[in-house]
Amino acid sequence: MDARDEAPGDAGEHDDVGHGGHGDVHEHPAPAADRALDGVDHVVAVASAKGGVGKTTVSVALARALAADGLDVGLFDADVYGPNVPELLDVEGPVRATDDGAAAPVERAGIETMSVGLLADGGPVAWRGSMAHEALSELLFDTAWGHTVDTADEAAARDVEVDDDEVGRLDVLVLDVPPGTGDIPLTITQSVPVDGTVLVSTPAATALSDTARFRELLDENGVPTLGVVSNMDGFTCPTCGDSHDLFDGDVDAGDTLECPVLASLPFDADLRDRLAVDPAADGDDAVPDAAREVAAAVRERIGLDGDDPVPSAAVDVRGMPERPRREHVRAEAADTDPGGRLSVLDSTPPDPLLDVVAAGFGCPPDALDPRVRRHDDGRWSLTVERPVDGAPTDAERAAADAESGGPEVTGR
Ligand SMILES: Nc1ncnc2c1ncn2[C@@H]1O[C@H](COP(=O)(O)OP(=O)(O)OP(=O)(O)O)[C@@H](O)[C@H]1O
Repeated sequence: MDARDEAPGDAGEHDDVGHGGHGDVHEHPAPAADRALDGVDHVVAVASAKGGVGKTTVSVALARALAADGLDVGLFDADVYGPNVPELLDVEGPVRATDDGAAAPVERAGIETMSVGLLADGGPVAWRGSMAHEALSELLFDTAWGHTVDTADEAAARDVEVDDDEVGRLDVLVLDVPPGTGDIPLTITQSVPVDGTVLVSTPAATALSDTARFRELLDENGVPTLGVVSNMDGFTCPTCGDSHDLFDGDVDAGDTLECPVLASLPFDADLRDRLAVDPAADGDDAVPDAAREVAAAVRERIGLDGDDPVPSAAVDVRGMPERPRREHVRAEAADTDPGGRLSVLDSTPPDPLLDVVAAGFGCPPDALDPRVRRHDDGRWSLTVERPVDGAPTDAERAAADAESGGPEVTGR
């Protein structure tokens, strides 16, 4: 059976032969991401715990939104079992070689792309397990990112000389990772220095709980999660205009996954057609607003929005055990003056600490406007302003207690 004949959603079956479940992942300590990707400044992985939830759609939408922002963008289709990116970007092989013999990415709509689909000529892909991973890694690392080679027609269309190869750098490379929670998606995200992962899930309870397990695996393996895109999140009937939930159960993706919801994308039957690149009109009108929101959040979180130094007074909790770090952050938050700012420095995305900061401020988390940044050296910071009308600081409370002769006893 060709791997593509397997049932959608049974993504775990795409794992290495004989390594189907979560537990096996830990028996294969993946290689550290110690190999830089030439020509690429930042790498963002788009991953899902299940197949068919819209990962490729989100990858293409994100790449198009980033390109529409004027960035140099690449999109690597690592989905060996369903390489759909070429179809959406309307590109096809053959892949040309640069003068150095590396594979030149194919460019369309300002996005440089490489995909097994460009090599496999639409035929079935029957790689399994480690074979697929090795071939994909080789393709990813052997692609001359930032270096496009035009045919005569393409050169004419772009008004450049045919032998005038363009060599540059990518600001960001989006990785469309194969679905599932097994070895391949994990090792793909580990074998390159990924700045962060965008998770894609439907708001269905089962999809979210699978995604939560996948997020844990990413955490355990040091792959940062930037947030989640909640896809097919509601449907508005074009006839009556009523909104409907498509899935049972009203589950909050952010709560379940303990990460920010970067955007919600409703079910939209025309989305694929709108996103697919029309060679006759390569404008960026097709980019949905939700994709622009995801792009803005990604840019901010991976530090693409310019020079952003670590706040000098940041509370450094790197390396602290979980409980003391939470107590420390809570105490610092309680000590922050209303209107004042608290910054926390961590080695992983510090989003889970927002609840702790809110508890210290004495306000609900959604009253806060957190700013999360990944700095160039890989550190993360969370900066939050304490609302002026929040609870009193510990110091104010102590002063008030002293004035009134001690804390009020509340009779319990
Ligand atoms: N928000 C949406 N509204 C309507 N259709 C959507 C939406 N998101 C994705 N789809 C459709 O769902 C199908 C699966 O989407 P997509 O290929 O992006 O999923 P995937 O997770 O990448 O799948 P695979 O596991 O095969 O890689 C496609 O036909 C796509 O057009």
